[in-house]
Amino acid sequence: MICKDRMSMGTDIVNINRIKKIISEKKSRFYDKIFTVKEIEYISNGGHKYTTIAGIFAAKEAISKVLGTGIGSVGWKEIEILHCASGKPYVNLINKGKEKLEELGLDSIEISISHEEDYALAFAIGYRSNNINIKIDDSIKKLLPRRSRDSHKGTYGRVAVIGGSRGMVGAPYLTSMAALRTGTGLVYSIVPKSLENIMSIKLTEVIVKSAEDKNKGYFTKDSLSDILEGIEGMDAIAIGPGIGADKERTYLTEEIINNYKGPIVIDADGINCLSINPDILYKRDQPIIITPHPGELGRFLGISTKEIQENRIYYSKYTSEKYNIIVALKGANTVVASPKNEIYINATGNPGMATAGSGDLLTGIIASFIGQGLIPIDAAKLGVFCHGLAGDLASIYKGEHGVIATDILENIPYSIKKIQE
Ligand SMILES: NC(=O)C1=CN([C@@H]2O[C@H](COP(=O)(O)OP(=O)(O)OC[C@H]3O[C@@H](n4cnc5c(N)ncnc54)[C@H](OP(=O)(O)O)[C@@H]3O)[C@@H](O)[C@H]2O)[C@@H](O)CC1
Ligand SMILES: Nc1ncnc2c1ncn2[C@@H]1O[C@H](COP(=O)(O)OP(=O)(O)O)[C@@H](O)[C@H]1O
Ligand SMILES: [Mg+2]
Repeated sequence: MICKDRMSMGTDIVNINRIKKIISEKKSRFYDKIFTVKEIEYISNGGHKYTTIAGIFAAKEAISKVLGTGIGSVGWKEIEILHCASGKPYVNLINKGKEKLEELGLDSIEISISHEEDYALAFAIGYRSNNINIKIDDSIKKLLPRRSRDSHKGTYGRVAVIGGSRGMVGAPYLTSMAALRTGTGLVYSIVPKSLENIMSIKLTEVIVKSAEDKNKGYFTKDSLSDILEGIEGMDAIAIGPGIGADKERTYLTEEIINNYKGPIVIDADGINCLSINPDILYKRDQPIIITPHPGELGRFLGISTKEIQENRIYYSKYTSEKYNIIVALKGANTVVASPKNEIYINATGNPGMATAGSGDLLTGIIASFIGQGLIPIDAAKLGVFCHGLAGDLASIYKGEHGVIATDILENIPYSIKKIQE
């Protein structure tokens, strides 16, 4: 079985007198067997020092341990120790050495060599970097908000996430954290009052606000005034993750849509609530982005999930045009549609993202980009790309079976860095 670990180590210690003895008895056979032409050249330029020879010898042994083979199935000359101009040693693997490294899923090996009196010692670490082979189009790269030197947290937007109910605090937690990890300066999580304490414990950097819930554990119509107060002055809000859906939450969702004068990202139960009376969208002139999975879009349009899945582009466009909103229809190859007839089909992401909470992250990412000043269609395009790439990076380490939403969350910064490169 191949152990696809993140890193692998090896070390070796060599008695310099042993090397001295071998060289005095059979130098050329020893050189021929162990060292490559370039290594011999280096040893020779250095005056055939025993310490150098023993160090290179130890490094090869240490690397063979990183590869998990020992010297044998990977030969001495398939592990080459070269030196930078500064004298720092580095590894060049050849043929079977290279194959073994790839088989282990490692990208590179670092070595360090030392010696003192009778002994030379080498230490090697093979590691897997966060690298992913993806060509990122300039049209995506250029969307990424810049951060200026002379800036502060207020520069990068205020985003409020309205979500949660008893048993579903994870959803707004993930959405809020995703907004923060995407670069928003100030994120507020507005939850039903009876969940305030648990959210405050879970969230360190996010500001927690609560709305009266009469101890029910979910938003009720009594929550409205606190929520409206809480979203005042926000650059963008997200509503829906984990709120549950009933008459009262439908009333709340509608009132928020009617009253809040900025861009709103609506997800999950927010979409379910909206589906009761979607015509309220016609009264609104501020941007709305909905991020349904196929089940949610099916509910919204009153058709089956299967019908949606068979006509993903059609229904994304249809919904976008009919209600004058931006639609990000999730699933493999998320479709983003705008009322201006723009269509974007996302290429990042993988089946490892089919795990609870991964969609909640996307809501936070898109809201964050809007809060940082992107126009909503750009925020949606960049958001789905960045979210999928975070999922791809997470699956490098965790594999598609083991990825959970927290892994994707932790990879949002690396995804953004990758887009920036
Ligand atoms: N930790 C927490 O607090 C979490 C809380 N969460 C919160 O839970 C609430 C309920 O949301 P939910 O999405 O789990 O349930 P729901 O709307 O009934 O959808 C399931 C239906 O949709 C379908 N379907 C979905 N994707 C599909 C696809 N790609 N392709 C095709 N079909 C697809 C699927 O169809 P199936 O294949 O099962 O027939 C099924 O019928 C919500 O508020 C959310 O925020 C979650 O975010 C998780 C973490
Ligand atoms: N097979 C897949 N390939 C790519 N992305 C996927 C796949 N399955 C799910 N995803 C992504 O994972 C997320 C799931 O969202 P959602 O169903 O709302 O989950 P949750 O409500 O549990 O957060 C979406 O962004 C979707 O595009
Ligand atoms: Mg969801």
